[in-house]
Amino acid sequence: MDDITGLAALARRYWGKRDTKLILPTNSSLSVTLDQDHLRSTTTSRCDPSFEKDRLWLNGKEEEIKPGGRLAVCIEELRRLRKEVEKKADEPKISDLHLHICSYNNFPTAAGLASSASGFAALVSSVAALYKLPATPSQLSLISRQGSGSACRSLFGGFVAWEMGEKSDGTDSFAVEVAPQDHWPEMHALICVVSDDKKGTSSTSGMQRTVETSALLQHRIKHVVPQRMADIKKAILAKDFDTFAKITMQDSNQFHAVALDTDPPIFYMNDVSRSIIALIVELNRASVAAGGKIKAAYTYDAGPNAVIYAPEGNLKEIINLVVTYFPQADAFKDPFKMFAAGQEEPGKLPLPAGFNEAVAKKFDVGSVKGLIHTRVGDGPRVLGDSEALLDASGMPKTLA
Ligand SMILES: Nc1ncnc2c1ncn2[C@@H]1O[C@H](COP(=O)(O)OP(=O)(O)OP(=O)(O)O)[C@@H](O)[C@H]1O
Ligand SMILES: C[C@@](O)(CCOP(=O)(O)OP(=O)(O)O)CC(=O)O
Repeated sequence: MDDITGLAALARRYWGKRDTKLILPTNSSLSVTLDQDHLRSTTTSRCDPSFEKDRLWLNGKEEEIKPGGRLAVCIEELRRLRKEVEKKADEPKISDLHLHICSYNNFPTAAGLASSASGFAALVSSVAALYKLPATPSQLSLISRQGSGSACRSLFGGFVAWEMGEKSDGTDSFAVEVAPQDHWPEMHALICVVSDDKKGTSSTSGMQRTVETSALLQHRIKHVVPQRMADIKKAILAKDFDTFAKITMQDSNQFHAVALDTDPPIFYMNDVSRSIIALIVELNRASVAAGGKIKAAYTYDAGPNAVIYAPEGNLKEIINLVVTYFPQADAFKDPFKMFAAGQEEPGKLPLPAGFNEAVAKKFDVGSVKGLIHTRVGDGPRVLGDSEALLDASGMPKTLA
């Protein structure tokens, strides 16, 4: 038995497949894996002769494993690799046994916060560890890719590229590390949870509609992404936040433009999302006008929730700014102790010099439901037995 914590990653734009079965993308993409101390999928997998079929429990509820579906494909691939291990070494024949898998996400599922990325990466890592597969994260990413495209990048910590590949069998479409977590640990992120509802248009169906109907997507694939991929990798290696931020914001804008260019159009951002953009744009403008640098970058996945990237030193100012415009019902959990306890309160400190307060209106409490301060994180972790989610009989502990 093995227990693994997976992770959440937020990404630089994979949107479109050239093969929907194998999950092969129309363009390469890049993501930053976020810290599991704050956002994670925890998965336990186990196999036993007493199990009658493969079963999965997600957030306490049993999910159907559809034959030939994405999850079944991932399990099948992992079994195939285990069989190879069993053929070569004197290892117990556990590949014939059924699996029980139990997973929890500590953040909203299917709400545009990359739960499928974190979840499938954790699942593949967990079963691979149970099966003692001698596979590299890149090799495992070939499998998690078939669970959910974005999941291939989440097998690594740090800064990760998914190279789209060219082959029709998908064997060259996998993730590679661009830089590990400790290359740029000062890269922090503030997640603004605008909505934790299940989103209206899933990424899977939304991106296919875009592929079928958007002319702008074709321009993006051919003429925009290749240069941006090269530039953002260079920026990460040079720890050049200015360039990283510009590309991140441009790419988020273009992703939402291709969503809008889809027929019928897809809107993932709302008024709150757009006001957060206005705040970050103004923060950067005021800083550059005063001879400073870009302070923060916003990015939005397939939903209204913002992720604001910034060097750690800028986070206090950014949190204060966001809370000023989006007052919070609950006190800000301050995991990095940015604010002096009992003396400073987010939303009550002065705004940066030169900041034009009229760029956005001040919203009511609850417009941004919550704020999560996190940072670049590591890859999958193996946890101890005490954190196992399945009991001795292989049933979820909370349901037993
Ligand atoms: N921990 C998990 N273990 C296994 N599968 C998971 C897990 N978490 C999520 N999933 C799968 O991913 C699905 C949600 O994926 P979906 O793409 O709709 O949303 P999302 O990943 O949160 O959003 P996005 O990818 O657009 O940011 C779930 O319905 C489930 O099938
Ligand atoms: C907006 C995105 O988060 C899209 C994620 O799409 P999914 O990986 O969820 O889609 P499927 O491959 O169909 O499962 C951008 C990204 O992760 O790069």
